[in-house]
Amino acid sequence: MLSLAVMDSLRAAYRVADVRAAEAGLAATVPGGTLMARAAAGLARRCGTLLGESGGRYGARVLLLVGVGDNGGDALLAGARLARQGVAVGALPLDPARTHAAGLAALRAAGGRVVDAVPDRVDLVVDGIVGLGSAGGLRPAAAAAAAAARAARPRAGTRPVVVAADLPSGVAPDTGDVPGAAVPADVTVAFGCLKPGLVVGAGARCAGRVEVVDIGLGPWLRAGPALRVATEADVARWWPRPGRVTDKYRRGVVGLATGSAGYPGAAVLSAAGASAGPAGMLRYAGPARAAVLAAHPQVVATGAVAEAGRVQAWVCGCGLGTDAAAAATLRAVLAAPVPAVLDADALTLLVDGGMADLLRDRAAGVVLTPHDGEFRRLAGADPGADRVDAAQRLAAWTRCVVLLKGDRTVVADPAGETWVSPTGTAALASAGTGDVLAGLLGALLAARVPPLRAAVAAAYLHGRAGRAAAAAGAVTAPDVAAALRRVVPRTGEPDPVRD
Ligand SMILES: NC(=O)C1=CN([C@@H]2O[C@H](COP(=O)(O)OP(=O)(O)OC[C@H]3O[C@@H](n4cnc5c(N)ncnc54)[C@H](O)[C@@H]3O)[C@@H](O)[C@H]2O)[C@@H](O)CC1
Repeated sequence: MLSLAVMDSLRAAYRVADVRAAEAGLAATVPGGTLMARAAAGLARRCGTLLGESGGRYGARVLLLVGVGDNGGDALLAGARLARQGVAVGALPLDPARTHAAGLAALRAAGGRVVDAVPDRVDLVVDGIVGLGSAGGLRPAAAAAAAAARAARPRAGTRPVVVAADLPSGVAPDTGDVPGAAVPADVTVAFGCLKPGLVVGAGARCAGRVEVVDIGLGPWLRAGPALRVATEADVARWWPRPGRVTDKYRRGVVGLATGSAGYPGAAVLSAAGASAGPAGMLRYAGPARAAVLAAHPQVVATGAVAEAGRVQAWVCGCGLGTDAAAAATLRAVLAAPVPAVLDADALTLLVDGGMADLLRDRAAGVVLTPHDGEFRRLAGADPGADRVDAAQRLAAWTRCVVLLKGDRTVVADPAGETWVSPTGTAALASAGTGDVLAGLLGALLAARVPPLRAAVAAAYLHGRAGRAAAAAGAVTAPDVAAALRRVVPRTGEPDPVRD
């Protein structure tokens, strides 16, 4: 069984400085070269299985793109292992005079060759150009070699499979920023632990499928992770389970202060999202009453927040508008002593109506759900290249949980604990899907899930629902809401005999 420290390092991402400190600590306790040997063994193993799936190892042709540091050394040592298994391995050093000497010697001793140009036929490319040492976009010569390698002819398929060692080259390890050219990988074999650049921003798109090779780093990762990656198991663990004796109030009542005469659909969609959650009852307060009741007859509807009765969490902002009535609605929600989700127009109103300061003194939790434009309005600047840092700074300033939307949604709390949802999909980039997310999040808050967990779980399940809906064709927001009901954790009935 894996130790907790190891398991944590496999689903949490650590910054370069912390990884290097851990590597130094571990390296001092093992014979020289051990860490690279472990990394190379894991990399070679994965390349071997990929070749096995596309015609076998024997006679397969592998090209190593080799930079000047230890990342290139990993590629060479992995290449040596593959060469001993009958794979034809060629290494293309980008700067031959500065190539990892021990790696090169190992490759040659195993029968691998050094080449000075990309061969015509390549089945698998190992990207060992640059890893943790990355600074800036890929240098032109490296970018040209990577592009030529991707254009080589494989024995199967249309292009070679690309496997990145530790990180796809050109991705900033700490942020996922891709400031210039980068190598898009099919698989990234990360050594020791994840790095933020593999799971957020454009870097996550470059990394393809990410797999962590355990090189023994776990116990040496002493600093807290930069962020954690949400898993199905986290969401299932956090999802509320009704006890044997419960009622709709105990399960939670969610209030929806959403929609307007102009945008009744937003209210309907927030109700659809909330209906998929664990709350026992939905109340609606606003001018889209008729539309909400027509679609969701179980909702108890009133005209205003003050008339709504008992509510355990509010969702405010989707399609609300930004007029005086909308501002009054937001004020009423902020005055209520229960958790709240502030989305869309509520975020605009916070800034334009000068209400942002109210957040800082509010005792009950608030989750803000900005996309980049809303983030800019709230924070005064774009999230920029470091989305984790951006979400953390806004969370600290507002003292709220911030759910920064993106194809890898980042969630941060005011204390700096940060998560990323790996389930995002372009299918969710369609009108109204955010209303569904806000409703689900409100239902989790009403069911007393703490705000950070509620936001992470909602983002995770929303992505899963988007993917499930996309599998059936073009995706609309109602499709996402319908799919949500199928992907939320099953709570099941307590066993009538044993419980
Ligand atoms: N330190 C350790 O204990 C371990 C390190 N390992 C490997 O070592 C790597 C880190 O090695 P290094 O610190 O030597 O650094 P890298 O090999 O990542 O980078 C080396 C050099 O690449 C050049 N470079 C930087 N940015 C570039 C760009 N955008 N385009 C082209 N070239 C660029 C720079 O000259 C830089 O010094 C890890 O990513 C991992 O692959 C693993 O073997 C595990 C153990």
